[in-house]
Amino acid sequence: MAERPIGGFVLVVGPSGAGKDTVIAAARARLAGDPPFVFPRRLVTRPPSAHEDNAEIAEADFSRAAAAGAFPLHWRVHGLGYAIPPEALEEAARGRIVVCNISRRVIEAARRMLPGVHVVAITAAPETLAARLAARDRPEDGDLGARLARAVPAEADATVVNDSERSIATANFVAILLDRAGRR
Ligand SMILES: Nc1ncnc2c1ncn2[C@@H]1O[C@H](COP(=O)(O)OP(=O)(O)OP(=O)(O)O)[C@@H](O)[C@H]1O
Ligand SMILES: O=P(O)(O)OC[C@H]1O[C@H](OP(=O)(O)O)[C@H](O)[C@@H]1O
Repeated sequence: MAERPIGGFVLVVGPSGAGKDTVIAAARARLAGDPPFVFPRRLVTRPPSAHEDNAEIAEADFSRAAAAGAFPLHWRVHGLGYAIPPEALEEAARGRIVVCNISRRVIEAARRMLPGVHVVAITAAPETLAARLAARDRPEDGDLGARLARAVPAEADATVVNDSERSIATANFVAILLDRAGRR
């Protein structure tokens, strides 16, 4: 009998500036064209930018869809709405590994509502976070002090320390993804 594919979600969490988007983007480039892995565009109530190629959703549409239970997972933080798109759930059901960045506040909900959840925390020292956010200089970030002050407990299944070269954190994260796909 053929083995069932092991689909599920690898959800990336961590404080602002830890490098979640950076590590996900590098892994995506590394795994381009590798069939088990999907990197969905999140739905966010802000336009896409050089930092994230998200799909933009209007605030009213976000509220309506959230109330109707149309998102596999959604959350609000920094005055914005974020959601995992419905197609991501279909991809996981087809046996693919869906890789996405979420809020630390919805880890428990994700474990309840999504199949095959594996949470990966990206970390860096507090002074590194502060230096990175200052250098990133993203206008929509608002008050950097408030971003840095968001200390949210995060129960993760694995941790990737992103305190040195990006390539090291990327290699560690890619190893986790390959492992989830049964490729190690
Ligand atoms: N290993 C690294 N060395 C140097 N700079 C890094 C490293 N990793 C990420 N950065 C830089 O730090 C900044 C923050 O990274 P990134 O935007 O990926 O963080 P994030 O965790 O997604 O933050 P947020 O939650 O605010 O979106 C970016 O400008 C990025 O280029
Ligand atoms: O873990 P906490 O701090 O709750 O939230 C993390 C959320 O904030 C960040 O937003 P942005 O992409 O910087 O706007 C992440 O993408 C994630 O959605």
